[in-house]
Amino acid sequence: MLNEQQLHGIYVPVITPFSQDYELDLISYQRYVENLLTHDIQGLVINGTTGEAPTVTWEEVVRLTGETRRILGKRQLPLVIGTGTNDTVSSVKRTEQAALIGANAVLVVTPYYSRPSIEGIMEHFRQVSEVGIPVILYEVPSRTGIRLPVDAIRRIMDLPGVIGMKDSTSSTELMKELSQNRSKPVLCGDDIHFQEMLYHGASGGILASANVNTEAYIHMYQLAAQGDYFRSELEFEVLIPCIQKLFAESNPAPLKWLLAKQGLISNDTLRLPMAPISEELKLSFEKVLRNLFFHTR
Ligand SMILES: O=C(O)C1=N[C@H](C(=O)O)C[C@H](O)C1
Repeated sequence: MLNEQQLHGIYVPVITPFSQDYELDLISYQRYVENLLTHDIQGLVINGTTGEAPTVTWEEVVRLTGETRRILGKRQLPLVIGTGTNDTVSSVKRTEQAALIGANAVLVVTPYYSRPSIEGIMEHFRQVSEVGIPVILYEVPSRTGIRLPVDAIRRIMDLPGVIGMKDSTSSTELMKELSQNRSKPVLCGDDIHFQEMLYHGASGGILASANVNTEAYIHMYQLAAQGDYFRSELEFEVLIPCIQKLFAESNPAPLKWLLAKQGLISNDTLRLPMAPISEELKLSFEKVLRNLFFHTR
């Protein structure tokens, strides 16, 4: 099981490759994950936003997890599985099953869409955290439509089964406040602000953009962890144009296109309503790519 001390460094949220007829493409998945494993990443996240959680069935998550464990073999790399939904009963059930299929922790998003009260949200996290597998709170107001008050974040983080948080609020104030008060570790989930969040106390990141230029992310993180924020920032600046393109249209559409272009997955199919990126973005990507060095095999 994952503990607080292991919640640092670069966690990579994996995509879910599909064949052109929208089935799981496990051949591409193996090639893609094996490439990621050539880097010294801290862990993998399955069934996040990047993994297209809204359109991937739980049975497919189980298959992807089994496949990931098979590819990892004896390698002990933390596996985090997204189990949060906007239904407490299903989130608890998925969390129980994630523990059984070998997850080291689960990522649980703030329950979206139904706009529950803070007490309802607290109870949601209390029930999920009592399953017995470490929980990482995932706060992403731009996607959930809810912004948790700091107070509620603290109460959730204080639950014994919660080991930390993935923060995609873009708020340096929140990051400062949580880290200054010695809260549990906070991983940044807001790629463009990653370096700034490290400076303000983030312990690492869960970053879709670290699927490309993975080595560069690991290095700039290590510099920050050693206190060399100046060099870390210089190295991060090189990554910014690519991050901007990766989020110019909804993640993971640009990322899938890029991974397909690199030959790591066979195509950039997404399940509707997600659709491939525009021709305009493809063209503008080309310019950025010329300046980037891809650390892939
Ligand atoms: O899947 C994830 O984990 C991430 N999702 C975020 C999003 O698409 O909103 C971005 C972040 O890089 C990681």
